[in-house]
Amino acid sequence: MTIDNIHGPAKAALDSLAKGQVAFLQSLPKAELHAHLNGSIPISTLEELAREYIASSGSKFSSGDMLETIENFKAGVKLEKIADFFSLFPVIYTLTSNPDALRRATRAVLNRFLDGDEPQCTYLELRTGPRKTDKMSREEYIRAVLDEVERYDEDRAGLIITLDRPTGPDNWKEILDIALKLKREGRRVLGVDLAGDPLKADVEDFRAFFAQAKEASLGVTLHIAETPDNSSEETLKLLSYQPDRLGHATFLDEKAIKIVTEENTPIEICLSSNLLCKTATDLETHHIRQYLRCDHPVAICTDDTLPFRTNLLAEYALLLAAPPLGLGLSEDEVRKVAEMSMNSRLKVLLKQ
Ligand SMILES: CNc1ncnc2c1ncn2[C@@H]1O[C@H](COP(=O)(O)O)[C@@H](O)[C@H]1O
Repeated sequence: MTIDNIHGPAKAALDSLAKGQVAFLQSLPKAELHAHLNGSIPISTLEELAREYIASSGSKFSSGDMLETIENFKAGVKLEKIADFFSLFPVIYTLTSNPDALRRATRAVLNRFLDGDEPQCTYLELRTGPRKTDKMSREEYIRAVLDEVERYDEDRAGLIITLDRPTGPDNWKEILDIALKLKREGRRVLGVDLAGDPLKADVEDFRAFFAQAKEASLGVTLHIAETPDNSSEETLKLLSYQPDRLGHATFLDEKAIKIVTEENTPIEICLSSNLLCKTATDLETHHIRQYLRCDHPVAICTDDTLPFRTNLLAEYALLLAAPPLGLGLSEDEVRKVAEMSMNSRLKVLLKQ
């Protein structure tokens, strides 16, 4: 088992590569633009937090339940459908519900992506949806995360703040107000994101919030058309908010593809996530192919390294490995994809 506990399609692709190919992938400057903080906590950090949590009193989960969940993460969670994915978070959230634990988790995530002999990426836009707990307000949550992000130079890391679909307009307003306030203070808030269970909420309710974000020069990236049950009408409405980037964009119809192509909107692609949540059947038919064919900007990302047991290097291995383990791109093609990710950083897009 490697330090990242990687497993599954991305590990198989990585293992199939020659040493020189791995070194090539490692050497590419690349940006990770779609990583959810609480979905990216290294398993060793989660175990440490769980041990401390169990030792403390007043546990919401029994120690048995908590350890079982962590063992599940280690062994690999089985997802029948994307809806199963969202039920994984309550245990993680219990472990990151006070400022100290949240800071440690954030530090571990940043470290795993950006530090060490073999950093996963050159640049990281980390995203998170702030939660109010009995130990911290939403603002304290974001400040704690930002303190960690800002330990890195601005050429290395920035923060995107997520509006979580199920939580409702009052919460979205509170979160956006905090994002705007922190941006005014000069903190490293780069943009806002729409995420969470893709079948929850009426996206019309977000219109004013994303307009306000754009007015304040915050970037906007939207999880869009993540499942076949997201309607074309919803997708077109989200596109009318003129997002700077799109997450997943798995089930765009022709009309939506035309808009995205004309606007040249970069797409954050999370290959393992799509395969494991079964929103993509295989790499042969994965929607990345249609974007690669027309040179449309894409950024290869991990989404949630913890449940999907992947890392960014292994996601790039899925590009380079020969079919059926990978897409079978050439090194030049992979280099171009990595460049696209660097050009899709919000700070680059917002300057255009
Ligand atoms: C499968 N792909 C996905 N689709 C939609 N939302 C996702 C997601 N992966 C993660 N999240 C969102 O990010 C939260 C965890 O990180 P933070 O608590 O914000 O740091 C999840 O609860 C979910 O709302």
